[in-house]
Amino acid sequence: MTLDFQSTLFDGLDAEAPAPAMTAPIRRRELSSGAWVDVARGWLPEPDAVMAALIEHVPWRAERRAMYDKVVAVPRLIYTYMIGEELPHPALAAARDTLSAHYAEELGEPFRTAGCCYYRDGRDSVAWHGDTIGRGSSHDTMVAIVSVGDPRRLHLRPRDVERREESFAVEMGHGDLVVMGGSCQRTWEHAVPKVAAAGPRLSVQFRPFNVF
Ligand SMILES: O=C(O)CCC(=O)C(=O)O
Ligand SMILES: [Fe+2]
Repeated sequence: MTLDFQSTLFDGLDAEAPAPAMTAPIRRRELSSGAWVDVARGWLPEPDAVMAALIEHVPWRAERRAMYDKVVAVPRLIYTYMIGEELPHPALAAARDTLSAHYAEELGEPFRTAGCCYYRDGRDSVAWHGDTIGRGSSHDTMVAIVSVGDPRRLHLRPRDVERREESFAVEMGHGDLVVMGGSCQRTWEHAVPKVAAAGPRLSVQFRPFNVF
C-alpha cells in the first residue's frame, strides 16, 4: 500500500478552510434614505492565496456591451458563480457562509451568488450604477464585497442630485470587506473609477438570490 501523505494533508487542509474570525470589527456608516455601508479591514483570511486562485481558476470573460450606437468592451474581466457552483478557493466559501450567518437576522436569507471582477490595472473600472437587476430595484438587500490585490476606491453617491454633497469613497484594500446594505442599491449609486496607476485588483461580490 502506498500512502500519498502530501495529497492527504492537502485534502485535509482544503476541507477546513479558515473562516473569517470576525475579530476584525465591522464598522457601519449610516447613509441617507435608509442606506448603509459596513467596512471591516483585513477581514478575509489567506488573501494572497485567494488572489492567486482567482487569477488562475476563474473562467474570466471580457464582456462587450452596447452603449449608444457602439459596442464597447467593458473595462474589466468578469464571471459570476451561480448557486451551487464551487468557488475557486475554500476561503471564499467560508467567507460567504460567515457573512450569511452574521447578517442572517437583518438580511433574512443567505448570500447565494458570487460575482467576480478582475481590474487588471488602473484603466479598468466600473461606471456609476446600482445593482438593480432583480430585487435590488425595489427592496432593501445587501451586496457584500471582498477585495484582494491593489487598493481601489469604491465611490458612493446619492441618486438624488440634490444630495450629491453626501458623496464619499471607501478604500478597498487587500482582504477588506465592504457591505452595501439597506436601500443602497436603489437610492445610491457606486463606481470604481479609473486611476492613473494601479496593479491588479480582484473583487468578489456576494449577493442573495435574485439580486444582480
Ligand atoms: O469592484 C467592485 O468591488 C464593485 C463591482 C460592482 O459594483 C459590480 O460588479 O456591481
Ligand atoms: Fe455594483
